[in-house]
Amino acid sequence: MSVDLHHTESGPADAPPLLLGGSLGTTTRMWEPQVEALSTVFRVIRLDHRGHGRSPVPEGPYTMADLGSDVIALMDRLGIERAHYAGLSIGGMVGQWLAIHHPERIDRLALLATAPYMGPPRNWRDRAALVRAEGTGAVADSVVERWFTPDFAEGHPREVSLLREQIASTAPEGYAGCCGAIETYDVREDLHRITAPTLVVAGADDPATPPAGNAELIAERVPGARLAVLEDAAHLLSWQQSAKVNTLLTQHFASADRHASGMRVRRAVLGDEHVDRAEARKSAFTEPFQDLITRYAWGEVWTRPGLDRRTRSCMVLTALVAHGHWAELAMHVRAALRNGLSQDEIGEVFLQAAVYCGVPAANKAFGIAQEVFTEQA
Ligand SMILES: O=C(O)CC1=CCC(=O)O1
Repeated sequence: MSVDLHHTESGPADAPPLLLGGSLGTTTRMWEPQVEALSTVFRVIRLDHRGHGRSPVPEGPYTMADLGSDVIALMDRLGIERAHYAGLSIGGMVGQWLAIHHPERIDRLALLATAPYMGPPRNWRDRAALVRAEGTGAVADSVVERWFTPDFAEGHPREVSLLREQIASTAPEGYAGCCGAIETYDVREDLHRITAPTLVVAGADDPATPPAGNAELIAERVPGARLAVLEDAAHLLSWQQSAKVNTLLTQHFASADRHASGMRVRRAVLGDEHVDRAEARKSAFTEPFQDLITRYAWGEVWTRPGLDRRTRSCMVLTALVAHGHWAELAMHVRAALRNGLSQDEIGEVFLQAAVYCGVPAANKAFGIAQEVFTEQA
């Protein structure tokens, strides 16, 4: 019997849905380093597994089929036919179960710091018994120690304590129930059935799910899977290497439909009015070029979370001045304002450009920007 999972949503409601399922002993807050970056392109739905956070805590032990069926029920409740799914650790085990048993519901899959089997089963029986007897606080220190490399933990006490607190606040029966799901979980012989395009990400220093025998095995057996092993990362690689993980996830999921992802970012940066006009002006002759720009400039590069949009705007303005691309400058001054640059900051960009691109070019840029500011006043 499935339960109604607690979930949170962010990002545009009409963007492709992306479900995020976290690690044992965490809540939706586990994905804080990802939410802002992913929400610019996706409808991000973070969920608490059963027994965790604000989801119901039925009596355990659970199975991975229970946890996976809860996700399907959540999708049904939200009216979502197909979604992307990213899961870390037990969240990744749920992802494997979903992709094996409900391939029609999973678009693209990302499996982070996870395993197809996490034996020996006795470890999970013992951990469940300890938690039922003494509470989740009894395992919090030893678990969180495996989540970060010692250097990172030393430099990030706030993050360590926030995540330790999530483990210690998890209902003992919920935590133990999920230990039961891991105890009986083994999909090593089913991985070849996964058809969703799959990204596998592992931490090189992860003592809980080391790449060998886990991520490497998944990548070997899931047809066409791509493997990324991140240096300086233990189990919670989504915190320790958040920038790299955000880029990997965005690129993996956005490639499902570069045109749609690109169009979303293009509209956010250039404005609906401009894009509608450009779309209306398209002819059979110019359509392939418009399509290329949308997929390549907007879908491939502007979607990347590695630089914020303000920074990208500064670079674009400078490049346009450098090359004298005057026909594009007014549009990108408007885009820079939309991306949060002030008029004064745009002036600073052109002063800087004057040094490296030439005073006459900067003079021309100031004139064009002034016209935009006057038109918008
Ligand atoms: O708790 C651990 O040791 C690591 C872990 C295993 C499954 C999961 O979600 O986290």
